[in-house]
Amino acid sequence: MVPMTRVVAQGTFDLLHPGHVHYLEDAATHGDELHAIVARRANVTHKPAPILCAEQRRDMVAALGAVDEAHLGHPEDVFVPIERLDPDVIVLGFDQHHDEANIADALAERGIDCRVERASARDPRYEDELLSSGDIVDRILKRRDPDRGDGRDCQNGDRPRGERG
Ligand SMILES: Cc1cc2nc3c(=O)[nH]c(=O)nc-3n(C[C@H](O)[C@H](O)[C@H](O)COP(=O)(O)O)c2cc1C
Ligand SMILES: Nc1ncnc2c1ncn2[C@@H]1O[C@H](COP(=O)(O)OP(=O)(O)OP(=O)(O)O)[C@@H](O)[C@H]1O
Repeated sequence: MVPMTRVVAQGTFDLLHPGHVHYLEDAATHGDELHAIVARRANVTHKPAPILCAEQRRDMVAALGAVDEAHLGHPEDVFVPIERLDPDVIVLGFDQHHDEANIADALAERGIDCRVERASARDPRYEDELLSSGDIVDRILKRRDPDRGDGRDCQNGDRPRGERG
């Protein structure tokens, strides 16, 4: 009986987009079972806090076909879920701000035998595609609050609120 290879992927996953789907589908190819860890708002300090609560972000990630199980991250110690899940592979996102060697060292210190790999990037396929949660928020602000910008996104003919085609 060949043992199952357990994979872990992680992220904020605020407003989901095709880049997240690509990342998780890529991560799933690294083994047999994909577990996704969803970051707690308090641990997202390298960019603006997510809009959605962790439970909602976890539920959306759990609904993706590539994901076998999604987990709320630990509030204080990011290695608590790792020690519980005991993965064979941790797959970092293509631009995730973690250093593979640092994570590998931290795993070794904890006696966790787990490879650290990195997923590929998904490039935009459509002229108007947004592959960033932050960019999606920015577009919402611009469209909903025209004073923040021209309120018009002529790339795909969208009209500012209030105008009907
Ligand atoms: C191996 C690993 C485990 C993590 N575990 C947690 C955790 O338990 N709780 C948490 O809030 N964040 C955890 N994180 C951090 C976030 O998932 C994520 O890396 C951080 O928010 C940056 O991701 P992003 O900018 O790609 O969204 C972990 C990160 C890694 C690499
Ligand atoms: N276009 C993409 N291609 C591949 N992976 C992606 C893409 N966009 C995001 N990811 C990956 O998804 C994971 C979670 O990303 P995160 O939740 O930070 O979303 P994000 O859209 O990158 O956020 P933001 O752009 O607002 O910082 C990260 O590991 C990231 O590398």
